[in-house]
Amino acid sequence: MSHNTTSNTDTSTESQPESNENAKQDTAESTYTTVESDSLLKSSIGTADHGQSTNDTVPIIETHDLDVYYGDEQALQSVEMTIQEKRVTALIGPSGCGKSTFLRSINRMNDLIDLARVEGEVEFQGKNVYDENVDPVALRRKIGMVFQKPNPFPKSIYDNVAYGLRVQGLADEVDLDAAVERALKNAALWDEVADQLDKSALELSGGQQQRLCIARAIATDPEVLLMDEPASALDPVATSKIEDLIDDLAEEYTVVIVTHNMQQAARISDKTAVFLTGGKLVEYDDTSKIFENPEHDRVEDYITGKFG
Ligand SMILES: Nc1ncnc2c1ncn2[C@@H]1O[C@H](COP(=O)(O)OP(=O)(O)OP(=O)(O)O)[C@@H](O)[C@H]1O
Repeated sequence: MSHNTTSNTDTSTESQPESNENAKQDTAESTYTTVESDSLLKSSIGTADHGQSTNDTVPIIETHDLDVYYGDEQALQSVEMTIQEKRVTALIGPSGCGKSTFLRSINRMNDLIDLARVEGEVEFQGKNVYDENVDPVALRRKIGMVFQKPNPFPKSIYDNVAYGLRVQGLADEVDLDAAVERALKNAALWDEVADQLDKSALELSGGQQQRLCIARAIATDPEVLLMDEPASALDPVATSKIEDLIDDLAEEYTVVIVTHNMQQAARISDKTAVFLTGGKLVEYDDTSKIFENPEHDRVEDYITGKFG
């Protein structure tokens, strides 16, 4: 994919190993029924070239009438959105329009915010993630998350990547070594750290730490990667590496990225969703359409920098 852009969430909950929750993994895996191909709607939507033809896109996430409230304040209003598998979907819009809230509602990170209340549905592979029998911790293994500020654990590079695998029960050293190497290669970090896997992750540069967090997220083989402004704390060179990496990751994963940087959205995404004030999804289309010929005047005004 090659088009031609970049806030923050509370990362504190993410920086802690989730040992008690991770113990539920086995049970949780079974909460996901095997996805029957029939249950996935075929769609002709699509423009991009992330390894599929334009007519061969498959929905992986669908939201229906999604409302999110923080106390009395409504942050998302009736969002209907279908996210295609193995595509990069960018979420853009002015500060406070609900982009991060939307992202967090996909893998139930909003559950960790006391004030947050979610109504409506988020279907992942045809199953509502808010159903009672869905284990949110297992869900977050299938739908991993990367934050604005890199948040490696204060452990070695190797142990950061191996963490989730060990929690899942992988103990064999040869298998672990192979899985760590594969994740670091897929995160475009292996060449830089292969001979220093025992070094503390905190000694890496910011850009390397972010790629390590991506390696940690993909080590457990998720389906979807949610990224909340993953490059906004990085310098241009590190940003460019992350953008190239996102492009590669979309061959294998579905990527949903929040960015304030419209050039970045235009460069890396296949689809773009524009949220505007009040938590409304105003326009959602192929990225080229959004940036070249949007339907709504307000979207055009936002894209051209008239507000936001
Ligand atoms: N933890 C929270 N508690 C209370 N209100 C919140 C919380 N998180 C977000 N909000 C409110 O919900 C609305 C949407 O916020 P959100 O962070 O999702 O927007 P955003 O588009 O991602 O903004 P930004 O681009 O500035 O990060 C805002 O009015 C915000 O103040």
